Amino acid sequence: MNRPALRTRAEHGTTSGAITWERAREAARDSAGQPLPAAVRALPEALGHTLAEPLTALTDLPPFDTSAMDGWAVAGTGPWRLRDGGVLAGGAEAAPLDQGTAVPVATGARLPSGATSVLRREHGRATAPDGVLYWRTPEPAAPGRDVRPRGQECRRGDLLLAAGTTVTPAVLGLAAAAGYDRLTVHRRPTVELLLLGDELLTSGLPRDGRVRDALGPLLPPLLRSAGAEVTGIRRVADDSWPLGAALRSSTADVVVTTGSTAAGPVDFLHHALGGLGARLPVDSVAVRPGHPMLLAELPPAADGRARLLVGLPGNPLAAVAGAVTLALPLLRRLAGRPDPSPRRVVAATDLPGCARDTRLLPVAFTGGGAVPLGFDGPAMLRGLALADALAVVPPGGVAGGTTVEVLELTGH
Ligand SMILES: Nc1nc2c(c(=O)[nH]1)N[C@H]1C(S)=C(S)[C@@H](COP(=O)(O)OP(=O)(O)OC[C@H]3O[C@@H](n4cnc5c(N)ncnc54)[C@H](O)[C@@H]3O)O[C@H]1N2
Ligand code: MOO
Repeated sequence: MNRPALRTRAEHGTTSGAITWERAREAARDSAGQPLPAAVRALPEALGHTLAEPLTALTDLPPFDTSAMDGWAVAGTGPWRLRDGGVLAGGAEAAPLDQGTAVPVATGARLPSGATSVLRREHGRATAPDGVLYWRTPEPAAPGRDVRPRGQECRRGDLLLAAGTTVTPAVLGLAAAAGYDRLTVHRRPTVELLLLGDELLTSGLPRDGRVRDALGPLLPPLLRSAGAEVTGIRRVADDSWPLGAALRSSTADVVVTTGSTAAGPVDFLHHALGGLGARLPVDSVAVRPGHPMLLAELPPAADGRARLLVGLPGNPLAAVAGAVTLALPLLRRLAGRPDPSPRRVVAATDLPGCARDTRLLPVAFTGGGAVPLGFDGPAMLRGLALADALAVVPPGGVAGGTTVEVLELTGH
């Protein structure tokens, strides 16, 4: 095995100094540049993408005056003479309703013109021989009652959703209701995950000095929550050659590596990036945990596409810190999504900080505000698994009763 001696970052020729946490996030967005180009996708394939164009209604919704209940469409105040037949949802347009008459209708049926309201089935009583409909409730049939008027939800041309909206199941349903068969969405950034560390096991109990890989299960859903399509997970041996070969051969828009960011005897990432001639806009960040995270611009793909690399530290909580600092802002920008609006909450107690670095601290939201959860060492996930968010604790800490920015993590 080609093991380099323990080296410092300066010896790899990549020293640029730790930059602030805020600047690191901006650098990640800047490296992403513009969102990836737009493409047209059939509705089912658009899920998880981001709208590249505003979604405007192609029709009024509802598209016609509609009965909101099963019962009778009535014209006037009643009692009403019952007309033969009935109006079902999806049926042909019924003949106009004369004043003083009624016709049975189903929920969702298009109302005949002349109908002034709908009388629910449980509020009316139809007498068989004379065909007269009476109301059983004290209230008269107020005009418009239990009618969904045409255009109640939107008019054709109304803006329903802005560009940049994530296509969720509800967005697919709304788009279909509003007349869409296809959506124009940004291409999703593809991500290949390279897991480094010969000590990592993929099943069973830790044994023989080896530990379970926590990041293979954790990272893909977290990265997808920012719009990424995770196209592959590769386990790469702790050696310079396999890592360099994996970086050269990956066709993903963004390569995310875990481990090998620091200065240990098998920390080959800087070495491999140096061999590729990669530029490092971020090479360590003044944040704990996650300090040695990095961002690199890889040589372009064969088709000319830009390729980026986010190097996450191997310690699991440090890797999550690296993901929220560099990977998620970068992926959101490529996917065409705005960053979530900054959220601040009151700290229920003092939140201890570092002297000079930002600290990302797992917290739970309680009635009194954010409380730290403990078990927040760089190698631990126990606090994070209970957390509602990571608090962004500025250098020096946050006093109880004052506010702190929080980053909420989602994943699917
Ligand atoms: N002499 C120094 N040592 C270290 C420094 C330093 O500045 N000088 N930085 C420390 C900090 S801070 C961090 S964070 C870690 C970063 O380490 P690496 O990114 O090089 O990661 P590894 O050495 O490969 O692994 C560290 C640790 O994490 C475990 N690991 C790795 N991958 C996984 C995974 N997928 N699932 C679970 N656990 C994982 C690995 O077994 C190690 O225990 O370096 C400090 N050291
Ligand atoms: O800052 Mo490291 O990232 O201590 O875990």
